[in-house]
Amino acid sequence: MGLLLTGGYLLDQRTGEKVRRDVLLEDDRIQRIAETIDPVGHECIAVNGHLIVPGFIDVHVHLRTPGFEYKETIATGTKAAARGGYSTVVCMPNTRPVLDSKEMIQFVYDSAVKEGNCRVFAYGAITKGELGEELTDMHALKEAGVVGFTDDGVGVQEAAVMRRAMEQAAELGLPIVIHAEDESLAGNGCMNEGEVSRRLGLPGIPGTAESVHVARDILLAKQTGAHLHVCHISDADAVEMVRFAKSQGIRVTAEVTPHHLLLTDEQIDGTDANWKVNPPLRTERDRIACLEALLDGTIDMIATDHAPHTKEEKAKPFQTAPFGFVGLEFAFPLLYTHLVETGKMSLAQLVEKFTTSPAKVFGLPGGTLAEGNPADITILDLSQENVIDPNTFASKGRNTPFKGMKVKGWPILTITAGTITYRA
Ligand SMILES: NC(=O)N[C@@H](CC(=O)O)C(=O)O
Ligand SMILES: [Zn+2]
Ligand SMILES: [Zn+2]
Repeated sequence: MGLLLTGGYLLDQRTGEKVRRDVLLEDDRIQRIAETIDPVGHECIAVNGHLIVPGFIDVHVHLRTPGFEYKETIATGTKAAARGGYSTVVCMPNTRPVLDSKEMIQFVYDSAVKEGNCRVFAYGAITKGELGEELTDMHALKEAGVVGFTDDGVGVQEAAVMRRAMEQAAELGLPIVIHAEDESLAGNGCMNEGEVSRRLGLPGIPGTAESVHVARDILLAKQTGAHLHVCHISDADAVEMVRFAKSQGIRVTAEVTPHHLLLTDEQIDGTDANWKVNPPLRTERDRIACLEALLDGTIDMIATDHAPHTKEEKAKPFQTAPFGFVGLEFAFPLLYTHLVETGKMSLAQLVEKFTTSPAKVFGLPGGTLAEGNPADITILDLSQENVIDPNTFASKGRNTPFKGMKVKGWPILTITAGTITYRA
């Protein structure tokens, strides 16, 4: 007996057209895709004309375990992921202790088996304790199953440390994933440096704090042959450098967040830390550069950088509150509404940035619907319109500037490895 999804539509990979298909899942695989499949002997789910897409993949999520379970746990973070249509997340190592050893990675993977509600992969840290000095045992981390290396939360300040990390990563065949931030330029800034920060009298983080590191690491990737992946890109010059690097055949990929695609520093009034994130919301010019780069393929994928913090932490003054937004539970409808419904990009293109592209870049399971592939599936109701309401979140975090926004195109069913993980 399999699980049969009847009466739904798939997106044709080539034309982007919606085509009527039944999809049969058996165990953890897609068994068959056809115009009609005989339901006899199967458990049926009537999809009622909704859209069947591959389960979403988010390569940038903070699950906060271990050490910050008051912000998020693997149980709550992966439940939030399933509600957002995600089958797979990759979690960040800026926990306490940092995920910088085989044992810590094993701890996260064991916890995910016990309490997880989607597939969980982890990055290992580049440096011990994310202190930027001593490299981790990257070979051991690979054996433990990491999908790449990052010190996300902080930039690796020393170029020579990054060079040695890239040499190792190139040898191991895994990507170096950068939080591009030069601390000597970022200083104690709390928002983008520019007209708005000056008007509000708040210390700024210049775009160069990001672009200088992106430039440096592109050159080091060229030198070492490592695969460089740029996290949460937000600056127009950084984007331009990724475009240049790709044109030179340097192995660089990049992700962008929903907030850097939709928001700017002009919307910040300096009173609400739910608008504080790193990298900071930048100018309209930067936002447009990110959007254009997403459309032309310079930016490969969308990642939420889901970064939960408590209400108390985010109630602090703008200068002292922690950086970060949650994003897992509404990323797709948010972007569907603002990018697809407005005609800026096609539905097929948006889905690709949530599925096929991250799977391909990081070698993750899922990402495409084909017979024999993993049964990781999301069903979308493109006409369903809801308000983004933090009170309904499964995440412990409620920190989002998108609160109260009405958006369309919500996930109504998520299946991971053949198991239903969310049903509206
Ligand atoms: N993005 C953020 O503003 N915060 C992240 C760290 C990070 O992604 O750099 C966090 O861990 O809270
Ligand atoms: Zn970061
Ligand atoms: Zn992050």
